[in-house]
Amino acid sequence: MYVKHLSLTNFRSFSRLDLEFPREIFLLVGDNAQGKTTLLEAIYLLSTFTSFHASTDRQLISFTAPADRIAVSRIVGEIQKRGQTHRIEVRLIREPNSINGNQRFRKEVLLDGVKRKLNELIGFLNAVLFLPQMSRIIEEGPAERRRYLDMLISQVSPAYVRHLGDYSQTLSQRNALLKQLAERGGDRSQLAIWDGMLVRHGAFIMQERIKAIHEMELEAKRLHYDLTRRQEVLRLDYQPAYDPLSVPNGQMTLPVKTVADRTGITSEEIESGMLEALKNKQGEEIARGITTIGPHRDEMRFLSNQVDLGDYGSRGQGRTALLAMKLAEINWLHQRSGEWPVLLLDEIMSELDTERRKDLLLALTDCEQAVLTTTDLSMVDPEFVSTHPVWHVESGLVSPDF
Ligand SMILES: Nc1ncnc2c1ncn2[C@@H]1O[C@H](COP(=O)(O)OP(=O)(O)OP(=O)(O)O)[C@@H](O)[C@H]1O
Repeated sequence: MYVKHLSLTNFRSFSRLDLEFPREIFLLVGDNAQGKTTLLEAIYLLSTFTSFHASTDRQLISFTAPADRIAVSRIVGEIQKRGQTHRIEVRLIREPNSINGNQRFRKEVLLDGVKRKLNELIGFLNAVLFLPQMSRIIEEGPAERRRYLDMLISQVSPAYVRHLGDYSQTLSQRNALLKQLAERGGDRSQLAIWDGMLVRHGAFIMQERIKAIHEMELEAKRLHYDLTRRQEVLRLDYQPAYDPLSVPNGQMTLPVKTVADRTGITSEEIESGMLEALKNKQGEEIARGITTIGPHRDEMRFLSNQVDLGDYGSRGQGRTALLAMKLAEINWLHQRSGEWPVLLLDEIMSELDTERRKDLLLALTDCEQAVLTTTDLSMVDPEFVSTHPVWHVESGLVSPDF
């Protein structure tokens, strides 16, 4: 699949933009603060409907739009997918509320002119995004890695998006009840309904994570082995907060170095095991007022030659592992959806050494469309530059190089 056309209105620094994109790898070149990242952000928004950049969607609306009037930011993409052209539109709407002076904000998404639920359209356009700051996926806390996994799986599984939403709602309700039981006491059997729902959605999420991590590991391990010139073996170590593989107290646990294989576990097994674990933890959870096990607390660690990259990896090792993951994502999304995702690579050449840059460009050759941004064209292999379109971005104006 690829993006044929992008049109922006009041989106960050672009008051108006209409661009026809080529179906190939192309470069966006420009100094800092000219609008390169904003273009990638707009395309990524059409895939996930969230920004990789902004802490709130409100920031995406042009800050020059007057605050006392309705402001609409529109991002419209024509997508070529399975031989057909579709139009995805995202509208970000900010309205002043004349009664209390506050502003209301809402987001609408449309497919081919028809309003749809956001969850139904996530992943209609598949995109792989690579930003230099993504090394935080490896370096920072587990929430970053859960978010990464969720975004990845959501692109290929609408059911996963639904279960995630339902799980999160159930979790809030259950936590509210736990707090109430702790503060005011009451009938503990009320928890049963939430427990049943939590394990049903939780088991689905865990099974999808087990499958995705297993498949991604196979792909990333192979790529990483090549990228490290056969020096390092990458592992993705899923550490679920409720582990269906753990054994009852007092029995032997798995030896530390054993690779846990959870791929054969059925969702019924996860559901019944997690339900049992919730029962055993009921007293503790009521006392603490929170749910202590389940996918909201899952972890995934990146190991290279058995060493945890988050705790002990060098920056270079982190970048290489991330590059392997991103390249693996391309193949994984292609395998799962049958279509090549659109690649969005923001200023990553400066992050990679010469060999890795070559590896990256080589790995892109099969892709249908990739957009690479750079401030410095000399970072990119001259032969690559001479054989691909180079577009210049300056003060929000994009000039295709003919
Ligand atoms: N909501 C907004 N309204 C108007 N302009 C904005 C908004 N948000 C960001 N900008 C501006 O958009 C400009 C372009 O930013 P962008 O991140 O796209 O640049 P860039 O070309 O990728 O630069 P760099 O190479 O430094 O990453 C910046 O000057 C920024 O201040």
